[in-house]
Amino acid sequence: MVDNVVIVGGGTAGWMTATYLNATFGDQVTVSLVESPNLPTVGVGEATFSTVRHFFHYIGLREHEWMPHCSAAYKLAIRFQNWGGENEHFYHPFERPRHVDGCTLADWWLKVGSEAFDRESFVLAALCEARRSPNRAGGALFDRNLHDGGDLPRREVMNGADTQFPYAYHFDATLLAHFLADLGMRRGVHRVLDDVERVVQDETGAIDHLVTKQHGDIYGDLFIDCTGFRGLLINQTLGARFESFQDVLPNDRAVALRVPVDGESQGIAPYTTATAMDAGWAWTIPLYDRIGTGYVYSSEFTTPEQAESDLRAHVGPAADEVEANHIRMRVGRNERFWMRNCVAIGLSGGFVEPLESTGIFFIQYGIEQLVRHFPGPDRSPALRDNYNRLMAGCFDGVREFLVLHYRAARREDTPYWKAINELPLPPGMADRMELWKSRLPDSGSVIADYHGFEPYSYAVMLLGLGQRPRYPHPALRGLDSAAARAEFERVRAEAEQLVNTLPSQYEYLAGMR
Ligand SMILES: Cc1cc2nc3c(=O)[nH]c(=O)nc-3n(C[C@H](O)[C@H](O)[C@H](O)COP(=O)(O)OP(=O)(O)OC[C@H]3O[C@@H](n4cnc5c(N)ncnc54)[C@H](O)[C@@H]3O)c2cc1C
Ligand SMILES: N[C@H](Cc1c[nH]c2cc(Cl)ccc12)C(=O)O
Repeated sequence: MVDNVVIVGGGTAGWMTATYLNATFGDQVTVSLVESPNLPTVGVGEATFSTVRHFFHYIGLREHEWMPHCSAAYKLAIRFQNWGGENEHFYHPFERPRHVDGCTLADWWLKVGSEAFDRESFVLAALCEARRSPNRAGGALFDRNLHDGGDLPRREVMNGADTQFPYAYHFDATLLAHFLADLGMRRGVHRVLDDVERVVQDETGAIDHLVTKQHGDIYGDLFIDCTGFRGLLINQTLGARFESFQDVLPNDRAVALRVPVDGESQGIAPYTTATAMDAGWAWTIPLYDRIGTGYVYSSEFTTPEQAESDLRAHVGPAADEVEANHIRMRVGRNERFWMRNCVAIGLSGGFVEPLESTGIFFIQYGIEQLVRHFPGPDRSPALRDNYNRLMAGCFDGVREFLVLHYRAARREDTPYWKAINELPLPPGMADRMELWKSRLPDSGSVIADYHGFEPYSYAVMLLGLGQRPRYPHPALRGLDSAAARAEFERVRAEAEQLVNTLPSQYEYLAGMR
């Protein structure tokens, strides 16, 4: 049996893993975490999926208990700025399209749509534009048909959930890791502040123990590599092969800034913004008392100095006194995430650029699947092999979805954007893109492996970037459009009513403190 889990790494991955395993096994399994006082965490990672709420519920945390400690705010969508053309934008919201006569409003929009697809089909687009909170004063969610955050079963996991919750979070990743560390240690996680200097393998090649600088040897039954891009255990020690995605996703660098803002006077936008730039794109993530912003770019098409200068110009004078954090990104995934008695979770397992805020989603999925595949007395390799299959499929599915953002954008105004359109496509994607020229993506035409995104997200990106199928779905020919027009009108009326009755995001968050 596994009675003693040792985690190396004290970033978001390490402490999410420690608190989740502690919540799962209590005192049945000893959870220790070794983190270096000298090696920094990556220091970014501030926007999430909506499904991260299952993580917080699982470890028994409600919003008001953690959000004020992490400068957290709400995220209703990602706003894609200048991807389809200068000064154009659209939202990728946490909102499934409605259905009329068995067809989605995305299909109906192709036949009777008169405005931008996102504004006409989703109430969240209007809430974003008006910087509204998704919760009313007192915490009631704007859509009473969805979980209010209090009644999710503690053991709910993300890919078992059938609900599309309407918001996610923005938070300071460093503050969250510190908050989870305090929580974990109070609940019995054993934290060792030290550097792992050597990893000792036994005669079978499995990890026998860790040699630390000041705390001697640390033994365990299962080792979790949360050492970030270094991959100290999984890559450096066990030699896992790393499969780069850079042939299809060329961005390999980032430069980040933390810019103080006054939420009261400027308002807090409830969305992440991804702005297309000459050699990549820039993120803007509004927190309660600052914004996190950064430029993700390809080092083949610009330099760190130019990227920093372009980012500062993009942000404006508020960035003048702020120090830049330059980051090298290892883009891709391990061929195997779990080898022998070691599982890699977080950047050590794999990473893609944060265009759809997938880093913490990968961590959570990796942890949940580790619990589902947790070794038993037989230490069956079948559990490890199935874990690796699921994790590989998840990363490969996200890879395709991100490639679609670039290929559908069809920008050609800089050498970078011209080159993007000449890159190869991931296996099978060309056929799927051909299909989407005739029919919007559905569950039968997107990658089947669970990767966090539903077909509607693909439709949002294609239609937002102007890539409409050649014709509306033929099945609509025999249907009266009146009901669909009425539903579009209901969306408009509900959005207007919500904008007029919901508090601003700043107002709601300030009231939480
Ligand atoms: C530019 C950028 C933007 C991102 N934006 C987002 C986003 O918006 N949303 C999102 O979900 N994700 C995002 N991510 C991903 C996110 O940052 C990571 O998933 C998250 O921070 C987890 O990092 P980690 O814990 O795996 O690694 P790290 O944060 O790098 O932590 C590694 C830990 O290992 C420790 N360590 C290393 N070696 C040793 C050793 N020998 N001994 C002891 N300890 C050791 C370090 O001290 C550190 O504590 C982004 C990533 C990048 C690069
Ligand atoms: N699992 C879904 C993934 C998802 C749905 N809509 C969005 C929008 C953005 Cl900006 C990121 C992820 C998703 C969820 O987490 O809601």
